[in-house]
Amino acid sequence: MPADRQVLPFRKAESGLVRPIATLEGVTISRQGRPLLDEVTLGLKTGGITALLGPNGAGKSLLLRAIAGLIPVDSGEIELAPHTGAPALVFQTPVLLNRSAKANLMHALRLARVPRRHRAGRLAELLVTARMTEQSGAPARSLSGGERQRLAIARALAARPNLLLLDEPTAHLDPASTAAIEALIRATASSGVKVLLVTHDRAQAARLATDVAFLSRGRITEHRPVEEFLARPESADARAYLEGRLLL
Ligand SMILES: Nc1ncnc2c1ncn2[C@@H]1O[C@H](COP(=O)(O)OP(=O)(O)OP(=O)(O)O)[C@@H](O)[C@H]1O
Repeated sequence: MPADRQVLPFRKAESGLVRPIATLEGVTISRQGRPLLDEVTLGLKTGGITALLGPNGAGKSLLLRAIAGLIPVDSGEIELAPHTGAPALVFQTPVLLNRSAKANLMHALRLARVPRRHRAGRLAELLVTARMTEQSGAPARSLSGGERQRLAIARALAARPNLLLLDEPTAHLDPASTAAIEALIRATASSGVKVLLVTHDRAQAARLATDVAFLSRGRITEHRPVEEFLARPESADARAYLEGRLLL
C-alpha cells in the first residue's frame, strides 16, 4: 500500500468514544456498621492520569485496595473493561525483597509468568524505565526512598498492567526524587497505562492529572477536569480541603 494510503490508527482520544477502563457503581464497604466507602460511583476513562484527592481518612487507600480486588465490597460493583487484566497497586511504603533491585524485578517477572527467554530483555527495559540500571545490583535496603519507590513502580509494571493504582507515591520524598517519580508516572501513562494516583499534593495533581475525583467521608463529591476542580471546587468539602480547613 502506498505510504499516503496508510490506514491511520483509530484516534480513540479524539473520537469521544473512550470507554471507561473501570466503572464503580454504588460501592460500599462498612466496618462495625460504619460505611468507610459509601455508595461510591466513579468512571475511570481509559488512558491518562486521574488524581484521587481527599483528606486523611476519607477512604482513598481503601478504594484503591477495593479496585485492586484485595478487599471485597459489601455492596455495589466494580467492573473492569474486558481484557484489562489485574490492576497493579503500589503502596505508599512498598515492601521489597531483601535482595538486589534486579532480583526484585526478576521475581516479579517470574510471578507475572513472563517466559524465561524474555526475562532478561524485560528486566533491562524495566531498569531503564525506572532509571535504575546503575543501581541494579544494589541491595533494596540500601536504596534511597525515591529509588525504592521507582523500583516498586517498575516491579508493578512487570506484569504489564493496563491499570496502575498509586497510593501517595511521593509522600516524604524531596523535590528531585518527586520529579523522578513524576517522570516515571508520565512515561507510564504515555505508554497507554491508565494511572489512578492518590495524592495530597494539589500542585502534583495539576502537573500530572487530566481529572480529579474528590473523596470525602467515603463519598465521591465531585469528579471533574483538574483545572476546573482546582479553580472552582463545587462541593463544600472540596473547598474546605483545598483551603486547608477540612478535618474528618
Ligand atoms: N480494616 C479496617 N477496619 C476498620 N476501619 C478501617 C479499616 N481499614 C481502614 N479503616 C478506616 O477507614 C477509613 C479510611 O481509611 P483509608 O486509609 O482508606 O483513608 P485514606 O483516605 O487513604 O487516608 P490517608 O490520606 O490518611 O492515607 C479510616 O477511618 C480508617 O481508620
